[in-house]
Amino acid sequence: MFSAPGKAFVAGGYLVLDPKYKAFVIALSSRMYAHAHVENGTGEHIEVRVKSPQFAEGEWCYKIDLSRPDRAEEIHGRGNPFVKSTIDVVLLYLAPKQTKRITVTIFSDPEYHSQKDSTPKTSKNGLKTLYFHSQPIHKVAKTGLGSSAGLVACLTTALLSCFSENFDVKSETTLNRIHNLAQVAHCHAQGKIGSGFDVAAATFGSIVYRRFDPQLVNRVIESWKNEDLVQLVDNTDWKIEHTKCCLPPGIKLLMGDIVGGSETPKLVSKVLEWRKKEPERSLETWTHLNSSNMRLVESLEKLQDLSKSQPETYKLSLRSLVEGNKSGFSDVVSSIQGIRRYLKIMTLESGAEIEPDQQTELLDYCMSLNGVLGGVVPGAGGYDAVCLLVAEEAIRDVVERTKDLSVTWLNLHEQETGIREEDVSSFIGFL
Ligand SMILES: Nc1ncnc2c1ncn2[C@@H]1O[C@H](COP(=O)(O)OP(=O)(O)O)[C@@H](O)[C@H]1O
Ligand SMILES: C[C@@](O)(CCOP(=O)(O)OP(=O)(O)O)CC(=O)O
Repeated sequence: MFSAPGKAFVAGGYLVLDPKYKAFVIALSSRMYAHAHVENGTGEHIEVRVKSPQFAEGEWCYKIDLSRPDRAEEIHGRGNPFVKSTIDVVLLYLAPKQTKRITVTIFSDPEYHSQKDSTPKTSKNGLKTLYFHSQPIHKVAKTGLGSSAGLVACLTTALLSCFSENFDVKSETTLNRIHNLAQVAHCHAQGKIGSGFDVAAATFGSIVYRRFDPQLVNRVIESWKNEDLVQLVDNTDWKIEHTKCCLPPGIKLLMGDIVGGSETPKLVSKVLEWRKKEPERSLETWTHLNSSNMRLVESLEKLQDLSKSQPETYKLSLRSLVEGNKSGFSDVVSSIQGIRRYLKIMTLESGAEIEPDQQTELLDYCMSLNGVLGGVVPGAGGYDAVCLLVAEEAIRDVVERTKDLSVTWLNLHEQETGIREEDVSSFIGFL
């Protein structure tokens, strides 16, 4: 069984669409899981059954002709574009010659979806609780952790593992192969090429990310040939960057779900329109925003170093932070203020509600609390979520002081690892 983490896109939304800029994405403890069971098949077909038992009608069964391995047919006429595209891309890449019967079972941790109309169930060993929804997957509201990227990343991994003797997700080559295939599958399913930050975080974990050239993926989707896909996945420099970066000790991420929701594509098109109409002003804003984003990354790295070189000094700074003295963390605080200042300018000038007034009020209040380094609207912003960086010891107090506001803190934290192998014992009773 393999799993991939959800994401909180802390800094670099919009800018990351352009490979000139980098973004900072934090991987989360809420994960998506894929368990594969493989048997020898008969006849001229591969059968891939994907089950997602937490959702109504959550089963898709594909028959794949060995002579046309990239064109899976769902036998009940049910659709799941992300499942289908992943199967198509992985089989186009592998071009298998032997029949197999594969069953992949998908699970997702509770924080990915709204828990409305759902029932919790706990595994036999009592360690894992999952929510079972009465609606099909496409009708269940999402919280924004990146469910399709998680699904594509762990399904790609599970499928590859069925065709490989010594499959090891700790190998860099394997991880890069998973990433490249998952990016192609995700773009193909979406019908557009995004920046890919969500697939990269699902694969590599908490990272500073620079995107790939969309033409690389476009060309392969258009040609749809095994040799072009193999060349792209195994022998092409994508020029992406995925440098590990995580929060320093004692500092935690709090993700808050907001009642409401925003449509990312609409926000993106407004921002890109503004960029076209006001090239100078928008470039100036993006340049300042980018320096604040990169200052945040650098200051987190510095704190990480300080916590190792001068652990006592660092501990004292953390203690003071909980008591309201933020001076040991002033670079983080001011870079987050900078990020918010330029996101607000983008909001006002582009008309895209990236940090709407309701979120400004909530974030200003949170920033005034002891132990809070700052907070931002993650990703594309809007009415989806907020995220805060908080001293671990102050979390309880922050939750208490925000309990009457329109925000629900999700039960998750940073977990910097990307794809990893899982022990199935926590899933006994679900499988
Ligand atoms: N647990 C799951 N089981 C099966 N399919 C899933 C699951 N989670 C996500 N998906 C697929 O991903 C789609 C949601 O993708 P998308 O709208 O891009 O949301 P997100 O922003 O969370 O990635 C679902 O409609 C479904 O096709
Ligand atoms: C605007 C963006 O840079 C970031 C959007 O980030 P979100 O985390 O808001 O994305 P969704 O979960 O798909 O809504 C677009 C992109 O990078 O593709």
